Amino acid sequence: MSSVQQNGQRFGITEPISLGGPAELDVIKTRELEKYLQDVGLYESDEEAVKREEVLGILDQIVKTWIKTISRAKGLNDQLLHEANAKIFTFGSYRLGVHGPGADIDTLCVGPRHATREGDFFGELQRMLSEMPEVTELHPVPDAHVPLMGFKLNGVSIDLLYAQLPLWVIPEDLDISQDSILQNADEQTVRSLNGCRVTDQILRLVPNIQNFRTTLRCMRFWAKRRGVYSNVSGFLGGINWALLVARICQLYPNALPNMLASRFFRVYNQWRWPNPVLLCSMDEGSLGLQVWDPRRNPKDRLHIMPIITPAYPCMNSSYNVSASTLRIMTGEFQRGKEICEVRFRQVQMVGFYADSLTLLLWLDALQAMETNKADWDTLFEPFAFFEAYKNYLQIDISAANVDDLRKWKGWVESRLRQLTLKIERHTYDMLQCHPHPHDFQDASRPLNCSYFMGLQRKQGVPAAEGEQFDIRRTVEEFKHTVNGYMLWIPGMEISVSHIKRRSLPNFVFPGGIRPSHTSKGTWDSKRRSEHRISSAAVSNTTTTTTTEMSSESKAGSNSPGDGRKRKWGADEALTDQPKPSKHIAVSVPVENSEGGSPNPSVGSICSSPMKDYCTNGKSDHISKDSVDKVVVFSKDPAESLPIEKIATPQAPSQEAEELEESGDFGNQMIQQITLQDAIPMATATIPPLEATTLNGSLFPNEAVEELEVLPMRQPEVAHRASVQQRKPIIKLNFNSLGKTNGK
Ligand SMILES: Nc1ncnc2c1ncn2[C@@H]1O[C@H](COP(=O)(O)OP(=O)(O)OP(=O)(O)O)[C@@H](O)[C@H]1O
Ligand SMILES: [Mg+2]
Ligand SMILES: [Mg+2]
Repeated sequence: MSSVQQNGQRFGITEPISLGGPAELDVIKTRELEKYLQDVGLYESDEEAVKREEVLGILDQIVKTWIKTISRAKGLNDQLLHEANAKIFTFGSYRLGVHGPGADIDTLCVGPRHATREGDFFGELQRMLSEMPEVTELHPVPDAHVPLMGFKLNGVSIDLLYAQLPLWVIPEDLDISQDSILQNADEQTVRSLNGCRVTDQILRLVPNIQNFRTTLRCMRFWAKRRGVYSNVSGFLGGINWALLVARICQLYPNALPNMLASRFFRVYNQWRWPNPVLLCSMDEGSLGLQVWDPRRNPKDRLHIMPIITPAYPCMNSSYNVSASTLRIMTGEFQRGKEICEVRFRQVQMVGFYADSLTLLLWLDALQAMETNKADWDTLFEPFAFFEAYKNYLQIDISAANVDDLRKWKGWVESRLRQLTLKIERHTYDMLQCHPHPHDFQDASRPLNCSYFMGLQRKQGVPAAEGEQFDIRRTVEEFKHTVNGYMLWIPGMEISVSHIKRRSLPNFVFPGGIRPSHTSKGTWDSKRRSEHRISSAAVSNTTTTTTTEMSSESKAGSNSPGDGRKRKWGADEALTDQPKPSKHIAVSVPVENSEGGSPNPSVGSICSSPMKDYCTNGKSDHISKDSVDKVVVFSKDPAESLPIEKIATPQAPSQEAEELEESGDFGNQMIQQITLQDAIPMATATIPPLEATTLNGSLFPNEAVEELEVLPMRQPEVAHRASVQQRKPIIKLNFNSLGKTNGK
């Protein structure tokens, strides 16, 4: 923690990127941001804040009573009995000052050497809590990596951890930030202390706590809206977002929250993962505890988005992140950056006028304030997960009663990441999974709940016709692992199904009502359209290959009727002998992540001082250069889909969906996933309506590739015969949504 100069300008392990302070408009915009965050309900009421403090006071009294009780029972002498003490510390979002209404209070109880975890914390204290009428929903989790008791005290959610220190007496002014507190502590105590030590350290390492808090609230809200807030799903949780924001605060020590938010996107859009994010240098420490260090620990080399905690022993807080979730998050950083850049330009323009004409500044500022809400609305637009894919995995679980379901959920949720990892690994990363970070429940079935994952073929890689992904074994393996739950009891069930978008159950939609149209006019949808149109322009001016593709497509375009029936290419998918493929390659530019050149300062902060921690030198996931990628389109007329209707930008997406999904397959067990050729977008002047939105490049030209479902019911006898040789098969094709428009 050495390189922080509290009184100088330097916070963190490098010089700041900029010491620039706010322009007048930044002050206005930050005020507007704070108001926005208040209006969306991120701040609790004064009454709720008071109630939390009361609850913490009660809890502190409870642990003090508990320690006296057990000290007496253990026969401690009068002196020790008199001095016997336990106390609580808070950490997490409450301690950071960024919690919303209803958030839990993460609390650590620190007790003396004679108060054991098993016998006393999960014994007498648990018993005491269970007998208190003001305590409800008590759930002890003694076997967790970080053992805890979850409960509600007067309606406030508490996560209570325990640290057993090798001290006879716990002083009321105990300082747990000293590393010496960890001496002779057991592993679970070290882990339990970590949360508090990290939180306190973060608050010490940021130049301005209030700016940090507002920015973190903003980023947490944004991450939740965009579906990337969840540690257990492989995205980032509260601690990770706090560390990422804290680093931005260090790099721009004088910036206000509206600036910090835009710098956040700018910096992390260019971050060269797996360079770690560090708030301070990592001490080796004198206690011999293992710290994160990929040079020494092979396991640490597997971490692809390391965000390192700033308290000894420094650890990576984001080991759950996978290639998929990183790809999704970097796409989101890019989106955020693009949206903020527009706003940033507004500020600059207004600032320019301000130099020459103050009146103009204020007129413009007033106008900017009006557009500001819309800007923030755009940034915080919820990610339309259930519009983004055509194919999903649905994981349903159930149990015999509410308590069993809670335990079963906890277990299954902790395993779901393995399913995404396995699917991607077993398909050589050609099939990408996008987990939804939350579960869904059908109100009419309280003992069931469901999880969803969007599926798409890897973007930007030429599709080989007939290539098949069989994930049956992967799914079976996953279910087998899940069913190996130590506490499994009859009634705990799991099933995994493949569903098409239109078969998504209603309970996944807000209010349980399926929207009649996919969302339009959102930044995502507009950006997608713009992208496609620009792709089309490129396609149209591309050499003969494009022309050739177009004419082939034209020749092959079917009538809507037969095309719809035929489009699945079921026979190809079901045979072991793929048809010889006819491909043409069209070179299309993949959209650059950045309009301008990368910020050199960002490059240097995430490469030079941290490069030693890098696992390799090829870690830059974010392309800054304009790169041409080759997308291979099929010329096979049989696979061309009728697109005349679908391919009009104005066509209602529902209609498009119906045209595309003529088969009615409903939910079916996953059997097999098949990769087939992408179908040409032909002249590509018309964007497909239902595009994949989230992947490494947000608006990929390659979005013309889509997964398709093959019917289980086969239309022809001969065909059915071939099916019967196998188990019933469901396949996902990688056909095009963007069909030839017949030109
Ligand atoms: N993967 C992790 N690595 C290190 N510390 C963690 C990790 N997960 C949780 N913690 C610690 O536990 C604290 C509480 O976690 P929790 O899930 O309640 O999130 P939070 O930051 O409080 O946000 P929320 O408002 O969502 O509860 C974190 O702030 C952090 O200190
Ligand atoms: Mg919390
Ligand atoms: Mg918690």
